[in-house]
Amino acid sequence: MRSPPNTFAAPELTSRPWSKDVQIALKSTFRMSGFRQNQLEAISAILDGKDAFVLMPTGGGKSLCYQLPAVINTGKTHGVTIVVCPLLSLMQDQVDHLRALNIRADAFNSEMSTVSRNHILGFFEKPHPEQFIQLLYVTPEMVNKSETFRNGLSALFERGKLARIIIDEAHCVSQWGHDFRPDYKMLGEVRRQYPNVPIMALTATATPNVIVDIKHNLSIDACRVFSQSFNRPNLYYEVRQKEKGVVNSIGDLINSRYDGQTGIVYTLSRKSAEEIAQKLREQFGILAHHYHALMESVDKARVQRNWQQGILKVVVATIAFGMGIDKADVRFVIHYYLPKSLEGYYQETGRAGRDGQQSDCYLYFSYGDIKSLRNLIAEGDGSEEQKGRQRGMLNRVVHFCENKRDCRRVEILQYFGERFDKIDCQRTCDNCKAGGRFVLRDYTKFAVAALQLIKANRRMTMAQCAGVLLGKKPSNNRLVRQHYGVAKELKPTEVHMMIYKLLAEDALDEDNRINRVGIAIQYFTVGREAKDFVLGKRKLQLVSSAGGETVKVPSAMHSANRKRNNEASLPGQSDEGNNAESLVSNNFAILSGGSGGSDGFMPRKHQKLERPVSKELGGSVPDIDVNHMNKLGFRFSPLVKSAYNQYCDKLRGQDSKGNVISRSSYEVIDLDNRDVDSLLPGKCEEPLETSKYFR
Ligand SMILES: Nc1ncnc2c1ncn2[C@@H]1O[C@H](COP(=O)(O)OP(=O)(O)OP(=O)(O)O)[C@@H](O)[C@H]1O
Repeated sequence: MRSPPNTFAAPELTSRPWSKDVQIALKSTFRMSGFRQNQLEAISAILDGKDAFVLMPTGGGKSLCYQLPAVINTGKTHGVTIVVCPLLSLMQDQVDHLRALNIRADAFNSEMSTVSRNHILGFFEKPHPEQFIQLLYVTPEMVNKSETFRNGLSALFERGKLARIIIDEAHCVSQWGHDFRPDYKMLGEVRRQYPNVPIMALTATATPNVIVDIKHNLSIDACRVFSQSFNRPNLYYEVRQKEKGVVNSIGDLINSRYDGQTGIVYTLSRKSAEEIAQKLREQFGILAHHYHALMESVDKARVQRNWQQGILKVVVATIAFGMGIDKADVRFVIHYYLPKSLEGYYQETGRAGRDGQQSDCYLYFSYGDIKSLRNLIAEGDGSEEQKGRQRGMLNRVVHFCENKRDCRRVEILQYFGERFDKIDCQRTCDNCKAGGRFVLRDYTKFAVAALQLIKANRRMTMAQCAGVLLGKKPSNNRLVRQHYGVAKELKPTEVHMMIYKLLAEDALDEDNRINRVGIAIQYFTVGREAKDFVLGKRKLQLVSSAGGETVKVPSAMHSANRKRNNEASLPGQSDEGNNAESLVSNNFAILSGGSGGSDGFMPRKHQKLERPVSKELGGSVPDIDVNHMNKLGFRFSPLVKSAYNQYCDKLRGQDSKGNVISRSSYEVIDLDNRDVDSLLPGKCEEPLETSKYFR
């Protein structure tokens, strides 16, 4: 797990030979008044000749970490800073921006004329090349394949004028990342060719496993890592069910909430990008245009420019649209199609709200989309191992969408190895806002089997562990036999979810190792909290897959209907009714249409407010952590009991000793008072309102 940010700058950061120059450059060259978290640390490390790995969320300020050192002459290494960058458009933007600050920056790529390229290589020959060029942006292809460029770099290196090498968008180095580029992997050669030249890798999206892989591939295993919270507090996350007519819903959403504001709609295919944009334009009057990889470069540049300038408001795009977008006021990002990984989702939603203002991210989820994406993986490039990994990434997105209980922020950040307390979400995701409505299932038995199995084998991958528990791969191994097939009643996605939950609970640890063929493999080992589960002191309860059905929220109409049906009602109660699986909660009562009674749930006919007076019942209330209930429940149940007794006394108008309680001395709010319905407008006549979260 990522450690909390260090908020104190160590004294040595301000007393190094370059510290004064750094301070001056920040203010006079970059015109900024202070550093953001980790910027000064990363700058100092690279000026000190160390390798550095910078993990910062989108818009966090990664560029300054290498642009500022490039203008400092008092660091341990001198000369030209080479920046490897995957996109030509991004390169040009950066060069223009730096030149506007009077920094000597240039690009070197295949789109340039030979004359221009030779002109730059000519600077490499000068005794002080940094007087002509401080930062040079290049594509990975140039570094790997251009003989002329490599010769130029070698000449710089020989003369001690290759100051440092920067690998921007470093997740492209890892084949486990969501945007692997083979040319990036070849950059591993750089360390061998230019030993002792410091390397800085930067990215906004990398899981712990991907970080290990990147470090290994770039041979910077001992680098200093600067990471910070990936949380984007100004973004609101919501998953909606994708139903027929979804484009109309999107059009309505944009017009009603984001009229005249800027946004992005992400989709999967070129065709759907064109169709959706056309519909938004023609039927909803939205200034929308499509963007995809098959468009001519000039058209792509025009769409991006018009959107950047606010002439276009909405771009409907494939993932080709994104890297390097620096528009501050993107107010919404809509995923019309399921993203292929949580990294992709994080990066795409991360384009919203770079100005720090409240912005919203909607993901439209349908099970049909999973199938098409699985087919795409099956038919796509890559080894079986890579495809397995891609399927795993997709499964993680599916868990995320199916999960109607856990805080979205907790889920996303956990994926990036960061712990986050859901209390701090402050209802800025649909699940926290809705307050929990889901099907809860006890997985403790399976969790214990998983922990014992992993302990017996010392470490296992997800596929190995799930394979044994699900009884997929027959084995005579005695370490496996006992647990073989114990979870065969579960779906593979449930087993995966359970293992990730154990990881989040510290019952498992992650151990990323480079295997014999140089690939980072994610293993699980037993963690410090495992024994509490094995000894029965803790339970593992998870939301089991709810099947994606539309969940309805209580509304005025629901109440009105209940009155008509003469049923007891509660806030938070579903009208979908007699489905035994459909447990609905108002955070205090648990109701069920199931067989009733024995597990603390009531049959639907007898639904009424239940009090969590026992540890067992309290533990079954969603959002009350069962482990906290076990630890602290005994303190609360007498309180709840006494409050409830007082409530009953007041309802009856007399206390337990038979003394009359005067009505004027208290206010009783009768939670089951159906008369309130008569105050509601339009009662009984209109159809039930569906949830605004799963329309
Ligand atoms: N210390 C700072 N003070 C003020 N503004 C800053 C500071 N550092 C960076 N910025 C500004 O923050 C914005 C985002 O910075 P930058 O483009 O470097 O982010 P990034 O991390 O590279 O994002 P992305 O991952 O999207 O490329 C820029 O407008 C930049 O000028």
